[in-house]
Order: sequence, then C-alpha cells, then structure tokens
Amino acid sequence: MDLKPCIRSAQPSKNPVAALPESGSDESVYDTVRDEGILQMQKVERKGKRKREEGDGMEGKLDKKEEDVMKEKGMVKEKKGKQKLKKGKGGGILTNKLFSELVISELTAKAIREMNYTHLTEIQARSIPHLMEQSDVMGSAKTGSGKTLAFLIPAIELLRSSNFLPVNGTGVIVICPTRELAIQTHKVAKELMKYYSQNLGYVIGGTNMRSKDNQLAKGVNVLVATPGRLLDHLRRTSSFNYKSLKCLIIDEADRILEQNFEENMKQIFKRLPQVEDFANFTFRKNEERQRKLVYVGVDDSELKPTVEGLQQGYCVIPSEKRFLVLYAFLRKVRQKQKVMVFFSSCSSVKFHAELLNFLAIQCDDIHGQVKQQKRTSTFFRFKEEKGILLCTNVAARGLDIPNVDYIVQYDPPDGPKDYIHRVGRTARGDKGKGSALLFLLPEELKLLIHLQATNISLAEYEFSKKDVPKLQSRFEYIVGGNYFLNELAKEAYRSYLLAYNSHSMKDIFDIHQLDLKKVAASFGFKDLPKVSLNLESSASKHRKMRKVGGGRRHGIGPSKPYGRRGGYDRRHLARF
Ligand SMILES: Nc1ncnc2c1ncn2[C@@H]1O[C@H](COP(=O)(O)OP(=O)(O)OP(=O)(O)O)[C@@H](O)[C@H]1O
Repeated sequence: MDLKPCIRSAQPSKNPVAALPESGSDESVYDTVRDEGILQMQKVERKGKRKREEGDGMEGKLDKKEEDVMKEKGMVKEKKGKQKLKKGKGGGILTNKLFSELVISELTAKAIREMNYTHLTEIQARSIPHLMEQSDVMGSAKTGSGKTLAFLIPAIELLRSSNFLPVNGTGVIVICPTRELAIQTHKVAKELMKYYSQNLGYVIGGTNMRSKDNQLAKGVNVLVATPGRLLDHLRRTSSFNYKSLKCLIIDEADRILEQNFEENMKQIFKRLPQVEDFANFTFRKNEERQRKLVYVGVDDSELKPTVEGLQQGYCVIPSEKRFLVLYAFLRKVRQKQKVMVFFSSCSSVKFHAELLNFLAIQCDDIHGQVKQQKRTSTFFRFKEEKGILLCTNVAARGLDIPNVDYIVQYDPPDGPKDYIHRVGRTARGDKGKGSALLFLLPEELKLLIHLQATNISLAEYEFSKKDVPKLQSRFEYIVGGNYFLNELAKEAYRSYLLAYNSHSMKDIFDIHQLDLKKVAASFGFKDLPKVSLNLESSASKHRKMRKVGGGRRHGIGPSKPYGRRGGYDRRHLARF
C-alpha cells in the first residue's frame, strides 16, 4: 500500500488486538460478513417452466458452511449440474461459463456482447439458471462480483417470454436502498434492454413525483425504486398499474430488511399482488416458503469476506491529529487518484468538505442533506473522473464506481458488515485492485477484534517518524511551507475558532479533552494567536441564523461525537 509520505507501511503487527479484551460480539459470522445482495421473489404461474439443457452450476459437494446456513434457514439445495464451473485464470471473478451458452433471447445476448461481457461471474453462473426456471432465489456473494446482472438478465427475459407490453403496466420491480444505487441499476437495465420494446424507469426520493406519475400512467415495465418513494406511488398514483407484477427483486436485501426500512417494506408487500406477508420474507417465520427458496451462496466457504485485490490497513491516530493526517494524505493524492472518504454523519461530511476546499483540497461530498440533483451530478462526475469524494454510508452500498484507488474511513464503520460494504467500493469486478485505510482513535481499537472475528485482518500503518514532528508542530509545512500559506493556516485556525464559537467544536474539544492551545500548536502557532473573528462576516450571519433556529451547525455533542444524525445516518457513536 503506497501511503507515503505521511503514513508509512509498518510491519503488520503480530496481533494488534491481542492485548485488548475479548470481543463480546454475538453476531454470527454469516450474519456479519455476508452481503445478501439479491433476493428475488417470483410469484408467477409455474406452468411450462423451461428445462434448461446445460448444467446449472457447480459440481462437487456443498461446503459445510453453506450447508449449515441452508439448514439454519431451511432452504433448498442448489441443484448440481454436470458441467464443471471453473474460476477464471489469475484469481479474477470470472468462471469458464460463457454468456453465449445461456438460453436467452438474441436481444439480450446482443446487448451483453455490446457491454463487452463474455464470461459469467460465479454468482451469475449459479443463480441465473434458477431464476430462469422461475425459482425464488436468495443470492449472496462478495462485493463487486456482478450481482446486478445476475438478477437483471432473468428478470428481463421473464418479461420478454411473457410478452409483457407497456399496456400491461409494471412487470418487474427492483427495490434498492439508496437513490444512487437505483439510478445505477436503472442504467444497467437500460443497457440490457437496449433492443427491447419494453420500457423502464425509476422512482426515487428527492425528485418530482408528478412527472413520474405521468410516466407510470403510460406503463413502466421495469421499475427501479427506493422503498419510500415506491410506497408513495403505490398509495397515491392511481394510474400506476402493478396488478400484473411478475417479479420483485430486493437488492441489498439485508439492508432493506433492516429495521428502518421495515415499516415501508411491510406496506409495500401488503399492496403488491401475489407477494405474501412481509414476515415470510425475513426467512425465519415461514417454513413452507423457506423450503421453496433456493439459496445461492458464493464464497461462503472462503474465510476472507473481502475481495482478493484489496489491500487493507489501519492506523491509530489521536483525535487532534486526525484531520492533519487526512489533510496530508489527500494533499499527496490530490486529483491524481480516486479517493472516497467515509464519515459517520452528514454534518461531519459537510464540515470537512468545507474545510478541505477552503484549504485548497478540492473535494465533493455526498450525503443525505445534499439536494438530489447535486447528489446525482456529483455521483456521475465521480464515476467518470479522478478526485476526492467525502461521503456518509449513503455511498457505502452497491455503488459501482470504476477505479477507486483508496477508501479512507475517517470515522470507523458500525461493524464488520458496514466495513465490508465501504471497502467494497474499491477492487471491484474482474481483477480489480484498490486499497483501504481505516483511521482509528485509540479508544476505537476494539473494532479490530470484531473485524478479526470475521476474518478481516488489517495491516498496521504508522506515521513515519520523519513526519510526526512536522505534523505536530508546523501546519504550514503540510500546506506548502511558504509564508503565504502561513496566512492560510491562520485562516483555517480562524474557521476552527468560528466553529468553536458556535459550540459544535467546543463539544468536540470537551469530548476529546483538547485545549485550544494544543489545537493552535497543530496549526503551527506557539502561542494562541489573536485572530479577529470578524463577527459581521457572512459565516457568522449563518451561524446566528442557525442559532435562531436552535440548531447547532454540526450537531456534535457529548452523545454524538461524530455529528448530527440525518437521513441515512443511523449511528451516533462508535466506541468499540
Ligand atoms: N460477467 C462479467 N464480466 C466482467 N465484468 C463484470 C461481469 N459482471 C459484472 N461485471 C462488472 O463487475 C462490476 C461489479 O458488478 P456489480 O455492481 O453488479 O457488483 P455487485 O456484486 O452488485 O456489488 P455490490 O455488492 O457492491 O453491490 C461492474 O463494474 C460490472 O460491470
């Protein structure tokens, strides 16, 4: 991992958590590490199922882990075919099975060829045959392993084979947990359906409902949606015809079946035809249904839940130096690489984006408080270009951004599952490579125990001795080392003081027992400099306005050291 110059690669510590107390985690390894990425439910007449000629997947015994999982969940075994499914050469995700071997329409096959896909990934090779036979499937595979095509191809084929037309309304619904993921999935479906007369669309929060009403009235055969907005349309758009629904796909099912989506999902299930009670889809409460469900678990036998091409490490940084290290790191990579930095709250993303841009580190931000139009344009720009993106967990799931070089976790994840999804934004697809670096405060070290319990081991990185004193005492060194930038340091310090004045920083200071003198020192000042706060500046006006509204700018308080909760942010405090 090239983390120079501010952090040097250290020897992975023999056992970084050995000295820490035993983990009290009661999460099973399966629950923690697996991305139950696909959940497809088809309640369609099962007459005339096509028998496929080829074998449908893996030969050999199911590994014990997979069997255990199925036993626990009461699912059926994946059928074994005669054809051997081998992994491609060079440790990539591809198998030896070709798309040209699939019994699919020429319209789909042509689109796939134009997307330059030749071989199927394992999750595709193992789940597509079951889905084509209209079985209900729950699929699970590592991040970036091609789950999207695994569920889209059979869904589109289903519409074609049943001669579904716009007049029939919506035949396939794909539910995604975030707006960006819905837009992305819609884009892939659009490419796949390039030669089809059937149409598609998406409905997501933060956009105009009325224009979508009109679209739905005309008939949208494949609809990609986020749960809240889908429910709004189910309730309020009388012209939305979903009575002939053939297939429901839940992407990132483990996320969607979590508590905060539960109520919406219950309501959605109630309204959709042929979809049974919500409880049946939690895979615990209805044995009969569970028995019909095919579980396709790729990589269950592998100990390592993260992908091959990912290098991962952590460094322990005291809170007063955390920003400086981030700053030095980002300054080094600048626009030459693609970096995603995860924070735990919208307010923290906002604050750090403002501060970094102010310090001439150009970066974009995505979080729940950004308007949807800006979120979408930022997302697509970041897909295309190098640069730095600060984000909350809203960008942790499913987003397929090519060639991300680094994932930095400035605030730690909620737990191993969260960690896996965040780092899964890099090293994606066939032979993808990337690096992930986790910042930990000394009191957060216990997270490593939870990660280790799920077979994620991280190398330890340290500041180089050479850089530590400079980072400690001379902020102007890291901002460029010349006299002009000394002024910039003063300005940065001023903005800290402004935040301090507006209480949010004061809370951080209290929590981490920092004193202003130490912070001033980290900006390169021996004594506390007198900085005019210019209370008539526009910043202070905003501050006053916010105060009138009673809100603190970053919402950071003793119980919320990572900032105010908002939208997608569920976590307040990550102390392990
Ligand atoms: N058969 C294939 N051959 C080559 N590349 C593929 C194939 N299938 C998918 N990919 C590529 O792999 C990348 C990851 O695919 P996808 O986004 O579907 O992963 P995922 O498993 O859904 O990931 P996540 O768990 O993060 O949601 C994409 O860039 C996609 O284009």
